[in-house]
Amino acid sequence: MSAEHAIVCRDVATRFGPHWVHRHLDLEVRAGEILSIVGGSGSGKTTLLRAMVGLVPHVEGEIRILGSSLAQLRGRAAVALRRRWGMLFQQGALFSALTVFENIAFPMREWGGLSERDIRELVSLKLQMVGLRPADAYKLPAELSGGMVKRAALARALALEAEILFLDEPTSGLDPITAADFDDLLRDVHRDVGLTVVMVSHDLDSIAATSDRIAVLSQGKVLTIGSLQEVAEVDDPYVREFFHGERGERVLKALRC
Ligand SMILES: Nc1ncnc2c1ncn2[C@@H]1O[C@H](COP(=O)(O)OP(=O)(O)OP(=O)(O)O)[C@@H](O)[C@H]1O
Repeated sequence: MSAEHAIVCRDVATRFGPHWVHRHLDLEVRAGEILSIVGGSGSGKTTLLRAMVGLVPHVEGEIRILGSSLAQLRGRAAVALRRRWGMLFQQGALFSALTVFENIAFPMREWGGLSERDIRELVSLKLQMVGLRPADAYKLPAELSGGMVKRAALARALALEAEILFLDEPTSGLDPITAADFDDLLRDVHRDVGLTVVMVSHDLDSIAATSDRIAVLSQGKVLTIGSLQEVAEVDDPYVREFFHGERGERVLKALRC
């Protein structure tokens, strides 16, 4: 493990009952990069993201985050490490009965140690950071547009001064313009806060607009990792379909210009 790497997965295996999802998976996420994970449906992208945050156990190998081995952390050390990342789940996953304010304040209250005044100030700062208006704080998730839900979920994921942000399909369900706005926001937040971002996505426009590198999952392992142009050159059926369909060729052509 080097300081250059925010996350290191070595020889990792995960499974659900008899079904192995990953076997002998190696992956290094560089500190400060935006890494996108792509792969066919069921290739284990979401499971890998969940394994990286300890929501799915890895049954073999080691996952190190910010220098600590996930499996060996206990008690306060585990709690302290968990404060150093945030996760945006698919569909935003806001608490539907809570206002935007209470959703963003939730992790702050959960971890404790902050006064109500601190929480109010922090929530207001996070709202501003993700481009939501103060008045939006009092809305319920059902009163928000799809793009606003994602922004509120991003604000919640950033609530604890996260150093790593895990995003699962952040632009799914958004129209192309709203998705492009979210990409811009992600790039701004990444630049301003200096975050490491690990993102699962099927959205090639979004991947091209935001990612430093792309890891392709196949058969339980990382098939290849590199820049979009590098990865697109790999001879593999999924890579051909994903990167060299009509949309992929348009994105690659735009990158070449
Ligand atoms: N909680 C679970 N219990 C049992 N099997 C699961 C569970 N979660 C995922 N799986 C299985 O693990 C495999 C990988 O699933 P995962 O959701 O990680 O794939 P994915 O690459 O993210 O797929 P998609 O692109 O369709 O979202 C699939 O075969 C899936 O059915």
